[in-house]
Amino acid sequence: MIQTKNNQLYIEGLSFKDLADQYGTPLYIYDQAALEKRMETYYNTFTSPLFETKVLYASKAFLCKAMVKLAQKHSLCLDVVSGGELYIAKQAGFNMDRVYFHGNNKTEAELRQAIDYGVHTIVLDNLDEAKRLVRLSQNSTKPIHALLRINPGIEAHTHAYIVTAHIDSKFGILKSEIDTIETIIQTCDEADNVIFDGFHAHIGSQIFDPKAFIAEIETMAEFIATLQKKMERTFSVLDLGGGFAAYYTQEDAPIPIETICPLIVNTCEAMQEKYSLSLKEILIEPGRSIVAEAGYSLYTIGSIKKTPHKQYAFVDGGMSDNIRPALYQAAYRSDLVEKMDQEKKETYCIAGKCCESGDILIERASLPLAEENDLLVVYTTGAYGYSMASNYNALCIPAIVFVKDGQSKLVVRRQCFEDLIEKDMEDPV
Ligand SMILES: Cc1ncc(COP(=O)(O)O)c(C=O)c1O
Ligand SMILES: N[C@@H](CCCC[NH3+])C(=O)O
Repeated sequence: MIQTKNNQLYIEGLSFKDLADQYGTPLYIYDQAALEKRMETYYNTFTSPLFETKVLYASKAFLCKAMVKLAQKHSLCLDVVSGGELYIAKQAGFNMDRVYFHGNNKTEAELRQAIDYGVHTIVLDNLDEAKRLVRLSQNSTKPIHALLRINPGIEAHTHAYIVTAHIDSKFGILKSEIDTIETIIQTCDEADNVIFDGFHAHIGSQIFDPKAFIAEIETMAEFIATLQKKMERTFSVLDLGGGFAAYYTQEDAPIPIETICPLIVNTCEAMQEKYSLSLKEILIEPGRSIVAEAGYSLYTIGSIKKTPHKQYAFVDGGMSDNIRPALYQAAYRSDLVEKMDQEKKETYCIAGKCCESGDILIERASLPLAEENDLLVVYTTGAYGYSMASNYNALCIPAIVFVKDGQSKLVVRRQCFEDLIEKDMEDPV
């Protein structure tokens, strides 16, 4: 929880200033209590008398061993999309029987790794992949479950780069491609070691409108009913993906978890009846909405510089620790953590230190008069910040600190210069 006292900003009883002194900046800070509360709320509100329910944390939003352990503690399942994510989950001791492996182009090595680790489900994207899985599963000692990602063709209103269900999306198979879909299902059904359970869809990210999710469920239910009849076969699992929005700025009104979960469940129950479906299990995959608001980025301001039309405040990080403003024009709020009671009468363009004009974190931030060495917090950076961080300009990726009940824990150390050359091998001269 965030609090202001005597001009200073606190998180879980610790001042941001003390955290900066102890761990340095730039720094990713997570409110562990907030993370846990949101996981708990998903787990407790996504329940149904008719279906088994599972909440899969979409680990691409923010992944490190500490986060995996929290997901496990709160009985969530895990959505991974690469061998690397899968490896981190395994190293953190996550129960592999609760892992779902997504991705539009899982390599042979990744599928082998998933089979070796004993993951629960592979979410298939296409026919080539289905054949690859069937071939590789032949040597497996236990059967592996499969879902097929369907593109339901729902256009959710979000940034073009993060919609995933437009007609030419690279993800999944368009629901009208019935022949291919049937071939994929038959390919799995004929295999000894693959159990085809049902379907997955995901319509995009940072979605505010509950109607988009209702449309997704209705479309998927109608699709499943058609296929059920055509193939004379039932399907037991429907995975509806993630995409639930987070609060970044005053413009945003995300749907509360307590509202969206029952709405999804009720719509699924109604569709089961309407179309005489045989679903036994429904799944959702929230990523951003679990972690975004629990995360904060803390920077030190270096220089302030005026240009003819702007006033810049330069920070010691930038697009290397948060690519979202540059990539999606994402907007953020900020504060000077030691000037919380001062009037915000200045406007600054918050720019990072990368060698790119587009390295702007906030185009117009209203702040009190800023000076060298002031600490700046950017709110809601918990999703797709660390997970999309890079070493551009050989900047070191910041440390991650979890805070709870007045205690802080360093869960990921700051990269150091030695890390930057660790992989370098042979000398060419
Ligand atoms: C298949 C799948 N599931 C879940 C997610 C998580 O999305 P979000 O972080 O918006 O909840 C994504 C990312 O958009 C995704 O592609
Ligand atoms: N990386 C995106 C979301 C993509 C979600 C994955 N399909 C973001 O930062 O908003």
